[in-house]
Amino acid sequence: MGIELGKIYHNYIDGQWKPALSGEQSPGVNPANRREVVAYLPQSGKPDVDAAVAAARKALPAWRGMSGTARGDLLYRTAAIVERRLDEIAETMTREMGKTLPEAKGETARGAAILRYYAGEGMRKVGDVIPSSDGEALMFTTRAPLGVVGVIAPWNFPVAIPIWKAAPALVYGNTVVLKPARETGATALKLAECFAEAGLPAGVLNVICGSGAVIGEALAEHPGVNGITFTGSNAVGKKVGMAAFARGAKYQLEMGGKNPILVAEDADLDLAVDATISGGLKSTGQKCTATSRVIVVDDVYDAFRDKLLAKVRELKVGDGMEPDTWLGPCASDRQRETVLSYIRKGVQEGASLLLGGEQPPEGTLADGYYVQPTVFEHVARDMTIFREEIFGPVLALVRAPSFEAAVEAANDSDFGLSASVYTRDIGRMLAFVRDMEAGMVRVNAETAGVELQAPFGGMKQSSSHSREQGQAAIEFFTSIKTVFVKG
Ligand SMILES: NC(=O)C1=CN([C@@H]2O[C@H](COP(=O)(O)OP(=O)(O)OC[C@H]3O[C@@H](n4cnc5c(N)ncnc54)[C@H](O)[C@@H]3O)[C@@H](O)[C@H]2O)C=CC1
Ligand SMILES: O=C(O)CCC(=O)C(=O)O
Repeated sequence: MGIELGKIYHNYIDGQWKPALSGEQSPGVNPANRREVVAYLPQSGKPDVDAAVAAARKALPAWRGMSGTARGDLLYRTAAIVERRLDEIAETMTREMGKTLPEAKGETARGAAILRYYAGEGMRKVGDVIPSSDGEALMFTTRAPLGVVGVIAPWNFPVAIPIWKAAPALVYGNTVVLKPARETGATALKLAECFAEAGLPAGVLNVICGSGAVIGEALAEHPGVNGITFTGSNAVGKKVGMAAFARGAKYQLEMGGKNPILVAEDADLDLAVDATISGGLKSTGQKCTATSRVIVVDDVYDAFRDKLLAKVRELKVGDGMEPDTWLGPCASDRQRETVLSYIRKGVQEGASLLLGGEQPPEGTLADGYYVQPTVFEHVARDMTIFREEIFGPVLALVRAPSFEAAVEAANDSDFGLSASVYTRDIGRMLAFVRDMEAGMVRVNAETAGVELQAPFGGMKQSSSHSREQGQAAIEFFTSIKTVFVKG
């Protein structure tokens, strides 16, 4: 059937579909083919943020007053609607930001699973009874929602990230203003349609589209917003955190990664190669958990590199809607330019470019924002491509004299989100788990691909040291209240 291209979308505020108050809108183009306008999205301003926050504040008392079970029921209903509309939502995602259709479908199914997980949270315990020193008193903890939560989401997981932030916020009794990335506004507004159809009361979830620098900043600074949860770049995350901190609001930041995979001398090289390719190049490398530094112990370096290059050469770059495409375009022209500039820096700073490094040659790919899968070797630790997040299909190979040296190199980073090791040796596994400075350490598994029921977040500059997903989410979206009662 296919989605309606070039449709005009409106913000979702107070249960109604409204154009930006200024009347402005902006086109969103398909990164696989810049000639295709996927959607026209409202170009909202500060007055739209004010309206969305006012609606969320108005809806708060009634929503907070409902039982967790009743709030959970609405999430269950939303999950069923997301599943029913899975093909359409996934196609919108692929056309808006380029990931392949199977990946987009998998992510949409994951969105429904996250909704169900948090629906169940509505029935779980929220506190403890703690013995009081006063024998006649009852002391216990309960949890209060923060109030209005602002969600600032990126474009790389247009369904999963908005849902893993909004669903726990909602089930614990908060109301939400979601600002999706400009690139993926239509996908987010389709999610809003699912919540609306499920019967979510007006104002409980509001979705507004527009420029991050205008409405993202306005949301972070808004006195009516009690908590802000953000995923995106480090530079913006820090701004958002500082704006929230300055006015005493709670904040949570998930930012970049520079995730290593370590290949020990006893690793199964075929599995390690597959994990490097899947972790580093799926979604065109645009995951904060993407493998970007490939640190291989000397003894197996040459064999690993040759196997890797042989397989990367086979990857088919193309439009994510085509069934034989393995690797889609970068999500935007700007993102493609950033990736190409990192590749140029790699060459200038003396790394050896083994594969890729350019836009694919003309033909049907000329109208999209493509970059060939790229592999560098001889990457030194002071090079930009070793240190900075690229967020593209680029792998940096590093040779390490020993396993211990590999761990040491892996830890030489400002980031600490995810890290993986391939080894069959239990001692090396345990040393890696103990010594690796990352919020997620994975043994004989790729760096990407998180599970929704487990805590997710990084060490060092990768996050604000809080965790999302699983039951960890309750820590951000609620405050503990200690209650002392004496008759
Ligand atoms: N950790 C992750 O999953 C992600 C990391 N990134 C990193 O960021 C780089 C740049 O990508 P961008 O899309 O430019 O990321 P970004 O950090 O600018 O965008 C993330 C979100 O923040 C919003 N935003 C932008 N400026 C803002 C501001 N001043 N105040 C409040 N909100 C604002 C955006 O509209 C979007 O919703 C990528 O190359 C990648 O390295 C980007 C997306 C996701
Ligand atoms: O690896 C994943 O599944 C999640 C990655 C992620 O959260 C991100 O890129 O922002």
